[in-house]
Amino acid sequence: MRRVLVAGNWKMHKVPSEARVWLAELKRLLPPLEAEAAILPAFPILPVAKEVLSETQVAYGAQDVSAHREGAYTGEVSARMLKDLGCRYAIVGHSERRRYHHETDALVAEKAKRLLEEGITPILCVGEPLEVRERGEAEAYTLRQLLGSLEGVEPEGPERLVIAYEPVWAIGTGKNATPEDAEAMHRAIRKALSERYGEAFASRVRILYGGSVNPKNFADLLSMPNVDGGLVGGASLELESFLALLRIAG
Ligand SMILES: O=C[C@H](O)COP(=O)(O)O
Repeated sequence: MRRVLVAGNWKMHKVPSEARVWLAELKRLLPPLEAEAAILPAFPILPVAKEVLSETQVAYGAQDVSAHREGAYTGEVSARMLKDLGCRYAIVGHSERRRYHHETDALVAEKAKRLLEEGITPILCVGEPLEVRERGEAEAYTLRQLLGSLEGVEPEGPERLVIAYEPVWAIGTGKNATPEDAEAMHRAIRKALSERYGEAFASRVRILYGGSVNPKNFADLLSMPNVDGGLVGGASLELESFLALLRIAG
């Protein structure tokens, strides 16, 4: 019912010339896919992604977007620019943005609205820090973040919204959440989406897991009923491991 999405968040890695070679190899080696693949590079690589991927089934997108439509906002990138570059997705509210750029739930909601106005699907990230999990407050924290980041956000349909649950303590640590813990949180997220948008809508929203996904743990994570794919950092940088994830996703 929900098409699996494997999205590679390259963060601040690669340069356009390296990306061109990598993306051309991906295009050459891409297996037939039921699942959906997406590459989310840094902004300067997006024109290369458009050039190489636009004739393929691989989507691409951005890692952030301005909360403004346009104007004197030095260094920011608008949803309209991302649309012009052919982006299908954009991450909003990644924990690294919330941490290093002090992004609030209200700001994340504004960013999601700008994307939806341009027909780009937000990948909205939520997830708890270790100390919150250790206090047994992970679900309350994550759901508060989710609903705060969805304030006033009204996607046209469930295919226009993707949620990524990324426990902060699992990002870049090699320590992923267990499939059972991921499933418990994804179930809670889907219930909260159901209360916010209705059950039919919520049942079709894809909820990705992110946090040290790799070819060794991905099949077990995907076997959970409410895990609809992965938002992958490190394991998306090497072509072989990204292709392995796509093969596992089917
Ligand atoms: O957006 C991706 C997440 O931050 C996970 O990164 P990671 O797979 O390197 O842990």
